[in-house]
Amino acid sequence: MSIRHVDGKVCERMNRVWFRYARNAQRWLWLAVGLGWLAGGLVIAQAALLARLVQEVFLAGTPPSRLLPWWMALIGLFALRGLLAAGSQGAAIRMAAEVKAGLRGMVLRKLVELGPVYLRGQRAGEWLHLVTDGMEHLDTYFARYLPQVALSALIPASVFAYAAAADRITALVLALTAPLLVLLMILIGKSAQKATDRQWRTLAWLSGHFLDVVRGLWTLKVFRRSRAQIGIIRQITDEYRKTTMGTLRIAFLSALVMELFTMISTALVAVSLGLRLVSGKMDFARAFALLLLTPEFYLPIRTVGAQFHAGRDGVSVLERILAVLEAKPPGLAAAGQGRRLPLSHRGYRIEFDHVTARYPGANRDALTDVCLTVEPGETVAIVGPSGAGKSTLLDVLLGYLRVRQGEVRINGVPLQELDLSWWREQVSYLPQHPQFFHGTVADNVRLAGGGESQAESEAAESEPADERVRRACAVALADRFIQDLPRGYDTYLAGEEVRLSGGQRQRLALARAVFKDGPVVLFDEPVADVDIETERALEQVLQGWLRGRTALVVAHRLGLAMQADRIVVMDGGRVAETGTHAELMARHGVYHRLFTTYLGEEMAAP
Ligand SMILES: Nc1ncnc2c1ncn2[C@@H]1O[C@H](COP(=O)(O)OP(=O)(O)OP(=O)(O)O)[C@@H](O)[C@H]1O
Repeated sequence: MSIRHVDGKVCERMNRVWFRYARNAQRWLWLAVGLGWLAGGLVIAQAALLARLVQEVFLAGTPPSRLLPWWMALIGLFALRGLLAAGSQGAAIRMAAEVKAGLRGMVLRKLVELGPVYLRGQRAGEWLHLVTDGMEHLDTYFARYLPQVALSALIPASVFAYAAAADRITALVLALTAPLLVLLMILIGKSAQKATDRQWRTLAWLSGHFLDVVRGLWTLKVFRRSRAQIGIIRQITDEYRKTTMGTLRIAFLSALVMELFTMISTALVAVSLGLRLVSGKMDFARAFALLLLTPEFYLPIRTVGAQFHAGRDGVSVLERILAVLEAKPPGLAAAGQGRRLPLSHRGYRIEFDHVTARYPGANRDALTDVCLTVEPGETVAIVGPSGAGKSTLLDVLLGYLRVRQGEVRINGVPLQELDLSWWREQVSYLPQHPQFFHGTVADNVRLAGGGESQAESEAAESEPADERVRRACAVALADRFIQDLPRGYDTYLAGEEVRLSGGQRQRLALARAVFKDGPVVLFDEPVADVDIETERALEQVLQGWLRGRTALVVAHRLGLAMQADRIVVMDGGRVAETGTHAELMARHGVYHRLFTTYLGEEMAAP
């Protein structure tokens, strides 16, 4: 069966996606169609039997009691038809459930594959809507519309075959009117599609905007822009109301037109049969059976028309899902294949060899011709003005962003040849905006796994997990404030139980990276949000912890940079200067300027 003819491109692409992945669901689809067809086929037997019984009772004058077995057969047919229809619906609902579960899994897996660089450019509210409510719109599409597309061809074909055998003129009327009905449906369907797409886009925009407003309410209040947002939300809601009313208008209009058309076609058949019945050219039972079957011929086509409108939301959701599934990841594929290097306590030699990289959709490179080598066990600080490309360097090194030119090598092996999952396991990573997940403080620290690097692995094995969590938190100076939380390490982070400050979140994220205990360390601004006193104390402990690991530490606060083995200064996506603190100060270049500003801030600090 092809569903391509009705939905064009979306279904063509959908065929490729779900027919390939949702094989289980396909079985349920065929069952739903098979049972639905059988139920439809029974209509013919039912009509023929009913017509014969009416003829016997009213025209031949046979007492109804003598026809008892035939009445029983008629009741049996009704019951069987009901059972088959219920079975068909059950199978269709099961198929929709399987498809939704399958697609949800596929979308979530794909989002993981697309990685943080892709997701950063998207609106979180739209994602939320897509994988929750949005997916529910697929029910009507898969459970009702899709099986009905098949039935709208199979049942009319069966009725037509009966009509062709019983009466050619009726068959001719059916053959001429059915394509006109389908044409009418397609014409109305096209304008319905446009209206529903507009409706879906507005709804997705509305939820995305609403989530942004809720998240940013604090900022909006401070800038006295919260009232303006109410106006914008009212405007979008009004737009949504208008598009919804437009879609409903089309749906009502289509129902009316189709009802009218079917009535006229049935009347045509009735007139032709009646004339021949009066002139004695046709027997009553045949004419009556044909008259009973004519509405059944149009019914599945009309139903598919109605389901088409109800399923439009689903098609619009499918378009969004397909856009995600077909998106190209901006980073390298972490397929679990590729080379693994011998484990090393001190980390690995990291080389950026004339690397140029650009974010998807950006019109200029974030990194240009970057050459940089970090030796095993070396700590390199990356400094530079905002937007210089410091975080991009880490994105590239983690394989989240593919390079356009040049190569990144680890111990001489190009990054794209490594098993990326293995490589990421070696890295203790602290992102600029860390996220925490539903669970306790201890769960969130333990999330990093840890114990997979060789460093201290023996000690870790003999140590209880909770002790390791505490130790990591102590290194990140998070232990004290965690103890002060309502339930210490067992405090739940999600929900209302606790709200962490920016500096506390950062130290907790740092504890998670420390817990991981990787031989390679990538820290993006580890001391950005803490007070001067904590910053100094953190610099002290981190200096000790970083020793003997291969580390790239992005730092705006230059205290940490001063203690690094080497400082790399980025500016405009390029490496502007490299050297130790003393060497760079002597140069009077970008670093000198940054340091003078930093010193001024430090002096001004209370
Ligand atoms: N996901 C993205 N999509 C498009 N452009 C991006 C994306 N992330 C960063 N950029 C751009 O790439 C350039 C480098 O950004 P990057 O985040 O690496 O700077 P940075 O030096 O880390 O800045 P900061 O110190 O403010 O964090 C900037 O011009 C930024 O606008």
